Amino acid sequence: MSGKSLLLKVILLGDGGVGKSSLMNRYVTNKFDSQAFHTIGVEFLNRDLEVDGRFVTLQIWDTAGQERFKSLRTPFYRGADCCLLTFSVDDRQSFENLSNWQKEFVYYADVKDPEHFPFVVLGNKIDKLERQVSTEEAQAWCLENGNYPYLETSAKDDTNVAVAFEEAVRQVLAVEEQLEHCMLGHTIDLQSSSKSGSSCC
Ligand SMILES: Nc1nc2c(ncn2[C@@H]2O[C@H](COP(=O)(O)OP(=O)(O)OP(=O)(O)O)[C@@H](O)[C@H]2O)c(=O)[nH]1
Ligand SMILES: [Mg+2]
Repeated sequence: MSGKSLLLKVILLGDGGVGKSSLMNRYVTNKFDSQAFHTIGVEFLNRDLEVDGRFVTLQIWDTAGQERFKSLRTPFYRGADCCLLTFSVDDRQSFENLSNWQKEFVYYADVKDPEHFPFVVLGNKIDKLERQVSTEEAQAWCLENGNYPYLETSAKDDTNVAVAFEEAVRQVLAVEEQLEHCMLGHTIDLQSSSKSGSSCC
């Protein structure tokens, strides 16, 4: 367990109206507005939390999903540690657009290794009775596109909202641990190669 607090940037992407701002506001302020306005550009809020003994400051970046705001949101993708791909279970088009959001993120965030980048998929508005996307279908998409974690949320009812952000943190920490492991491996390699007398520089 490390005592240092880690600053993590997570970014919410998805079509206009799927509930990105509502999820962020529910998580940070525990409020829900049934008549929220569309976001213009980006906004962010911080929340401190502890996950598996690690203290983290989560910086949540909420972006405008509407196409006309594309140029306002994309400059903020760089440096994100995790991307929450969000759709609404009562809006099929928002689900079908997930791959476009994923591609847009990879391009503008300049992700070097997309296969190992921590994406988490959120199906929001599960309080609604009429669904257009089933849980199984969403899970299948996640499995096929990178084995991403899938969570069903309701910002309105506060279902799984904290769990979703905690999962984002877990995904980042898992990647970080893998990297630390690799670096440790490199140290061992260098030592063993110097012992064997090889000269590289
Ligand atoms: N029933 C229900 N409505 C929700 C939920 N989350 C958001 N909404 C409503 O859906 C509408 C759009 O929510 P927003 O949070 O503004 O959506 P957004 O993804 O931020 O939209 P953009 O800012 O345009 O990208 C609002 O009227 C919210 O009240 C939910 O979990 N359940
Ligand atoms: Mg919004």
